[in-house]
Amino acid sequence: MPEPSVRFPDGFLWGAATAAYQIEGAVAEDGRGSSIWDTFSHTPGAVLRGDTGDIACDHYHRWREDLDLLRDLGVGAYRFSVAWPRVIPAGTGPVNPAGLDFYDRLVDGLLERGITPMLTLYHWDLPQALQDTGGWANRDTAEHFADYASVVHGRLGDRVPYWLTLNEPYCSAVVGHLEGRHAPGVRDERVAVTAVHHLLLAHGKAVAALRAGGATGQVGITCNLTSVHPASDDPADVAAARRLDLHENRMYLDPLFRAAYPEDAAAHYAPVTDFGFVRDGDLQLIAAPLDFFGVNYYERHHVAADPADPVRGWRRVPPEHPTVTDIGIHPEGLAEILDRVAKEYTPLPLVVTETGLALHDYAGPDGEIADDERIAFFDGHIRAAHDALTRGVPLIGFFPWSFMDNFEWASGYGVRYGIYYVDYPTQRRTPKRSARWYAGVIRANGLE
Ligand SMILES: OC[C@H]1NNC[C@@H](O)[C@@H]1O
Ligand SMILES: [Ca+2]
Repeated sequence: MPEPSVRFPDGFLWGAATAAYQIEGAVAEDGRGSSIWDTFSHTPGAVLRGDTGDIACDHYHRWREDLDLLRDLGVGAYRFSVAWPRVIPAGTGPVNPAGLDFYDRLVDGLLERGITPMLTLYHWDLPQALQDTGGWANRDTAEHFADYASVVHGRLGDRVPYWLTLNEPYCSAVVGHLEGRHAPGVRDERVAVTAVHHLLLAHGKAVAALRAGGATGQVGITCNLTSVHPASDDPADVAAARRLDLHENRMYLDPLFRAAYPEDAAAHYAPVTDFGFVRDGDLQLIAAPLDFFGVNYYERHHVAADPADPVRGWRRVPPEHPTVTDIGIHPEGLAEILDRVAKEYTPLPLVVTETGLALHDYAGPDGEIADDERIAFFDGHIRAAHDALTRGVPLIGFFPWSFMDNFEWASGYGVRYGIYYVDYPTQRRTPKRSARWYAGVIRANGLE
């Protein structure tokens, strides 16, 4: 019995997503300043095989061809990010007009092709000059981000209808400042929790700046959210799962939508921090009203108490069938998260701004890249998104990660997420089987 077909509402936003540092290259061109990812990727041992974003997909030069591929795909929207160090090379101070010109041409190119721009202001490439003055550990960076947001909005606000302030503050703060696997490669829990607050503050200040700038577009933020399940009903496992849920999800959802850190945050992060970095008015600013909320979904966790640290720790039980990035595939987790956000946090329209599967894609003898696993992944996640929609979740868009293979942070070019294959030596783009399949989904506005 074939799966029932699923239809999405008219006007549902089928998109594709990328980020500046992962695709642009041209890291020293036309006045671009250095970012923390330039520094980090050039740090020996930081990235697999020493890969860097110096060239990446050379999108900075190939953007017209890439926009044509988006048009061929038939997407209604394209989610990209603006590189702060292109626009304000030192993070604060002089604006680099050539940097703004690139995004101006990109936006016009999208509009000419009937594609709606969704712009992420910060997708991890903090100007290195700001890192030199403390980066996200320094509260001033939040102010500089708001100023940068105003500059970008000043140039593009008349043509960009969707604005995301931050991509995944959890990753910037925790992966970058506690785990140290991402730029700036810090391993300090107190700095990491401080960075959480300053990133959220930057979001709040940027929302205020966009509103003050007369933003007519929709303003939002994207968080990577996980579904967290205790590995058993053992109270220690249940408590560990609740702590991981705090750490990965509620530390962002509660400030953004309830203007308060979760009630268990102070105890959990004590004695590392007493949240002394929070000032009067901060949380009201952070909880500034938004127009939509972006959800990135990749992981469902099964969590057990960590015998080494049963009070504060947790152990993620490995998945039975790990993917190349050692996670499980749980489409139902997407529906669970969308339901939770809609039921417990906000009535705002939601967008799946990222979900995707890393593979070691290759072309077969016939030259086709048969990424059937990725097609199955998206089929499942689109069905899960539809399930949430039919339960009343106001889902308005779905953006697979990613439009094309690109620099996957600490994994470099070692894994591929694209629906277009990038042959890096030649920079040739080739549609994978998933690209043709996705074009059909867009045409049908759903699944057969
Ligand atoms: O790991 C896959 C993706 N996750 N979200 C942020 C993106 O920049 C990553 O490439
Ligand atoms: Ca395959």
